[in-house]
Amino acid sequence: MKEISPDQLYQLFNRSKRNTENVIKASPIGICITTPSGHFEMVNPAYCEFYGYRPDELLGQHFTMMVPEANRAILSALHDEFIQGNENHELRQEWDVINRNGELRTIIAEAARIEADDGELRKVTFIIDITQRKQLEERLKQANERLDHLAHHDELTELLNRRAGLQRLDEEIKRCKRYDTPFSIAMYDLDNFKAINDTYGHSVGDSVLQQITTLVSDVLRDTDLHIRLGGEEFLIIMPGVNAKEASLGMQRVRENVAQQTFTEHQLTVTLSSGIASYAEASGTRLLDRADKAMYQAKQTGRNRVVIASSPM
Ligand SMILES: Nc1nc2c(ncn2[C@@H]2O[C@H](COP(=O)(O)OP(=O)(O)OP(=O)(O)O)[C@@H](O)[C@H]2O)c(=O)[nH]1
Repeated sequence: MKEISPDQLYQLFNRSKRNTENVIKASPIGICITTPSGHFEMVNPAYCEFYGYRPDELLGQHFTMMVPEANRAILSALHDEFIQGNENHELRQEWDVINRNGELRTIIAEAARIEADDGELRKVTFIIDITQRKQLEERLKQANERLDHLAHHDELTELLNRRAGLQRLDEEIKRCKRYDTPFSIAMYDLDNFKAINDTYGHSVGDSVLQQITTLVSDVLRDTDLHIRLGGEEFLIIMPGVNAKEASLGMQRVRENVAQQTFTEHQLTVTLSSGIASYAEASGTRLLDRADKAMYQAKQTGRNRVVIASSPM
């Protein structure tokens, strides 16, 4: 084997060092080296560019200068742990950091432990900016939540829509059957609502619907579910409530609505309601009975609550 002279060895060492430095300099990934105490010893251009600092503004500073206050202690402790520990490689993790302009950014950081020329250990940290990806993910999440909300709620009143409401009805019936607890539903329909639309226009009618449903939701118990079946017809699911209690609850709702005035036109509106109880075989049959009772309420003069007769 050919012998290598000390001179050649020195040249080889220097070349290798230069190459490494050039690779670090050209890297699109932000790289920094920190001392055991957590102070910057080396920062590459990508690192400086990401944070918006010049190298001389970072070198000698503690790395937590770009960490939000709340995370400083934990990151400092993790740095110490890593420097003193046995692991040579730190797992990838997501962190929030702050750039020079005070903007919050998200990075993925990964680190390695190396031994420096002075024989002491250093931490090399590699950072990848994932701020845009995080923002996109957040927007996508919000859009999905909005879509999910729209799929289950009525746009005008924000109540559960018919499809979601009927699904909940079947679920609640099953639950009450399983635990053998009372169960009631109330259907209600606004009286002579067409006259409001005809006299004041559809948008005033819309406002009346919004204001009335908000009022009704406020009067109901937290455990009740309020659903817009369609038009000016609504359903209230009352788990754990018998017919008498449901009737008392609906009388309270009816009185509250009748006593209030709605919109700037100070309109008064009444409602008619039908109540049905007992866990029937299906939500449809229960709805049918409540509907008939509500029809009876309309037929016998409106502005009243009628309890459906017990099933045979
Ligand atoms: N503004 C508005 N009106 C609606 C909406 N949905 C249904 N309506 C109206 O509600 C009215 C319902 O009329 P009808 O079914 O004749 O009932 P009513 O006038 O309330 O009479 P009774 O129910 O018999 O007391 C119609 O004028 C519908 O156009 C809505 O989302 N917004």
